[in-house]
Amino acid sequence: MIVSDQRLLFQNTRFSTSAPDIRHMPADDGIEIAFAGRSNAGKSSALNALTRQKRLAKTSSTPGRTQLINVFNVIDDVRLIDLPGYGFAKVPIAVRNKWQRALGEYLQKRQCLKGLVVLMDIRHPLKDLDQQMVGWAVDSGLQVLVTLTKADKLSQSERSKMLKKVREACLFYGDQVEVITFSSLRKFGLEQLEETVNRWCTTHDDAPAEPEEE
Ligand SMILES: Nc1nc2c(ncn2[C@@H]2O[C@H](COP(=O)(O)OP(=O)(O)OP(=O)(O)O)[C@@H](O)[C@H]2O)c(=O)[nH]1
Ligand SMILES: [Mg+2]
Repeated sequence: MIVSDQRLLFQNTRFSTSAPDIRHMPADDGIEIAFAGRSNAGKSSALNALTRQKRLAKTSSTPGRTQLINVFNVIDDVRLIDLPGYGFAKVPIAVRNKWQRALGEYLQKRQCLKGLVVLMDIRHPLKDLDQQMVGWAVDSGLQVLVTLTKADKLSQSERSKMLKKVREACLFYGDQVEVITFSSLRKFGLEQLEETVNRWCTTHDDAPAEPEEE
């Protein structure tokens, strides 16, 4: 096990580096948990809510704000990754292609990536690219937390309805995928996000060794 089973202190998280691609990232060891989702879904805001820091990750009302792979250290061996958003049409095509390549490469090649928080605006969840992202992550053996953001924009009953609908759609993926509602603004779902990321970071390599073949 890399981390002891004590709770991680996410408020101690510090910025490490911004990388255009995986070659510029820290060594591929320890554990990484990445935040992925469409542009403007609320990835950087969720990371700030989790770490209880207002401006750790840069947020913006202009989609496409996060253009690099931003790396944050929780402790030495555990990193949170704020990824560039996907699916934003207004960025010049050459720039978009470059980000998407860097994103795809990160997701496919990064051995230390253990879990993916896939953030979706609760008003527009499960777009094609979101479904591709979740499906791909499940196929790659990652744990996924579908996080329905900006839940403060809906009434309690609309939130419950949407949560039920997305949970039903995700049953298909089995128990690798959990779904929560979330609001960075009102801190809905923060405990669940924290509990899940903490669990992903602390239970790896913990299984008893397989008995050796006779
Ligand atoms: N009402 C509300 N607005 C939110 C919430 N989370 C984020 N926002 C707003 O949504 C916008 C985008 O938030 P970001 O956190 O920058 O989104 P992002 O997914 O990191 O965006 P990119 O980096 O461009 O991909 C900002 O104007 C935020 O203030 C939320 O929980 N509730
Ligand atoms: Mg961002």
